[in-house]
Amino acid sequence: MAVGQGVVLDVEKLRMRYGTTDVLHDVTFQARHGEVLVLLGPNGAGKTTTIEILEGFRMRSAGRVEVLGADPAHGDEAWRARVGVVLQSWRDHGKWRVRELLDYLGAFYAPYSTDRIQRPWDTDELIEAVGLTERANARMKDLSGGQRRRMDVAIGIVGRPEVLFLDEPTAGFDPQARREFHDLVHRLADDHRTTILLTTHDLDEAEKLADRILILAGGRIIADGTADELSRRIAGEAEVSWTNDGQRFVHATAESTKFVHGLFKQYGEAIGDLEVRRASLEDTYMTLVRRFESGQVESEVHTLEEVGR
Ligand SMILES: Nc1ncnc2c1ncn2[C@@H]1O[C@H](COP(=O)(O)OP(=O)(O)OP(=O)(O)O)[C@@H](O)[C@H]1O
Repeated sequence: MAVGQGVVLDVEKLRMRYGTTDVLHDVTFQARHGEVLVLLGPNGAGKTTTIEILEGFRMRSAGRVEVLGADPAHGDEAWRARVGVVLQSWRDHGKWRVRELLDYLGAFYAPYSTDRIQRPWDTDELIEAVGLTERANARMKDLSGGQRRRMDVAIGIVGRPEVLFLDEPTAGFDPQARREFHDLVHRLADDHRTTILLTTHDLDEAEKLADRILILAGGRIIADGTADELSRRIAGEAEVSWTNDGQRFVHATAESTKFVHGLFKQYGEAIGDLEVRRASLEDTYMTLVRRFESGQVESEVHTLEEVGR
């Protein structure tokens, strides 16, 4: 990707040190307009640290970081108005009612409206978008945990941000809330061209949402690519299973189409219950993290974009 072509997040050799411990080592990645990046990694890998540096909440030790063309460490009010943040921990506004709080917070964004982006988001439309219409007049302290989390998302997007950071946004969501949130993320990215960086421990969610997945382990990016690219690179083999005259067979092959063709040629209609299973994102993730933890991955750290060229 050539720098400057719609690049919204540009991170190069980012390092972070707490005391004498390095927790981020040369983290490098970019994201374009409308791209959804999912940051995965074990507990303590450095995801929150990375996201907080990009949000401008934490000062990095070294490296270059640009968000919407500015260094987050020196972002002014106008820059902040274009950035949305959904934090991992919830800030208390117990006595406020849902609609009231969003009206209040939204008003801060009005001066930053442009011809292209009307700020803030219409409060009732926003409340509907996050599925809180029936709770619009409820006080924050009376919301359930999942409803508060929906409210966190609403607060994060009330200013119609061009870039949105979400740290574990769906923790505590029920399956319906999760699905609605996924629809919202797709809408923000597709209709509003919002660039989104989110962290999650839910690999299904990562697969559903991500245009690109970054895997962080021990403060290093150990993989960067689409879910498909990751799975093809890590596990070239697919598992083919079938029955023949009631007996079950399983075979691992790098050329599943050819193998299945041969199977039918040889056995025809005796073949039943055919399944071809590629490595899931979970298989891929576990393989990569284990390889990293056993020290095998150091020399492999490069982006899949580079591999594909
Ligand atoms: N303020 C701090 N001072 C010292 N060390 C810190 C501080 N904040 C985080 N760390 C350490 O930095 C490392 C990365 O933490 P971080 O919270 O970024 O990880 P994470 O990937 O977000 O983890 P999780 O999945 O558990 O949320 C951890 O080893 C953590 O203990």
